[in-house]
Amino acid sequence: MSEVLATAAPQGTQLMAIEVRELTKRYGDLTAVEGVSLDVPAGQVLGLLGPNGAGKTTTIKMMTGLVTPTSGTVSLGGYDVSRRRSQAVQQVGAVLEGSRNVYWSLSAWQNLLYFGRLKGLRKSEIRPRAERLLRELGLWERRDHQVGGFSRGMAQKVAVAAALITDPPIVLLDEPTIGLDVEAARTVRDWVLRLAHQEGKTVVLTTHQLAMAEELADRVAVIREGRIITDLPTRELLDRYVEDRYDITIDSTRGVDGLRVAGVPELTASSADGQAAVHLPTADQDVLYTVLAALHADSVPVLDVSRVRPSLEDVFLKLLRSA
Ligand SMILES: Nc1ncnc2c1ncn2[C@@H]1O[C@H](COP(=O)(O)OP(=O)(O)OP(=O)(O)O)[C@@H](O)[C@H]1O
Repeated sequence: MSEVLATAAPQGTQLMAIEVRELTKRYGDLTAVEGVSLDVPAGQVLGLLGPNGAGKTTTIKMMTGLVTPTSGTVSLGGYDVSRRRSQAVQQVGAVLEGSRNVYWSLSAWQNLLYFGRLKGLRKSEIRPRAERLLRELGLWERRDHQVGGFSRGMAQKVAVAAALITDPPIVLLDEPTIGLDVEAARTVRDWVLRLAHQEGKTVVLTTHQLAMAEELADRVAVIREGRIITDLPTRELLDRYVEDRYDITIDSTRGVDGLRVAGVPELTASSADGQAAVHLPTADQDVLYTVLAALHADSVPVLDVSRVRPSLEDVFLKLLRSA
């Protein structure tokens, strides 16, 4: 049985932009999502992470009303998705993975006009926003070309722009940078940060790019076999897995092979680019000072001393292995 480390539960009466309650989806015998509950306050970026087939896309699709839950509820901006669907859907812009988010027979410009009109915007409201989005994504010159002739990455950029055309308070992004080149992926990442931190939007993001999740997400929920196994603020999650040891970076021109310090067991070292890291197997301060003193006595320049911090990817893999 997997342990739910903790739940980033709502505090007091804080208004939740997204409220997901005991959401379950079954396809015949297969349970894709089971008992998922998530409260996401306005302005938070939630990273929904999990291995292939864990239930991320199904959860996002239930949030947008595209998939009907077997049981459970979703509320967006206070509107229940099944009972007040049109108001709920107005609250959200979504980029969905693996499906056609845009019309291939329309141009990029026509797509943005279409999706803007669909959500009730006037053309005069859509035009300046569409121009800004297409310029930022480097698609302005191709705005009148059919999306069907675009590369996968370009079509994905149009999908991202279409999701944002109405300036929705909630943005759901299912693998938004898939197929994007480095620059476009950076643009999308910068947008997510701006949307949440400057414009107060609420973002749910799924991705297999854990470095991106670590950079963007205020909070991480890990889903495995349809269930949430961890739900914590990103910093807290990483802090829980801080390893109790140090790395000492030294100038390696002196060579680090066969490094021995009396009374310190299992010292290992690795070197690259003229630098070497000496790995202490412990966070014991006495051991740290002993090694530093030995290096000093040997006139080895010490460049850095750091407590070892795992990446979100390290933590994610540990969580999945222990779940
Ligand atoms: N329409 C469907 N009919 C039957 N099974 C489905 C359907 N949609 C999803 N599933 C199943 O539900 C489970 C969860 O799928 P989902 O697409 O939500 O996973 P995911 O976490 O998004 O995976 P990935 O990272 O590979 O995109 C999988 O076993 C999948 O095969």
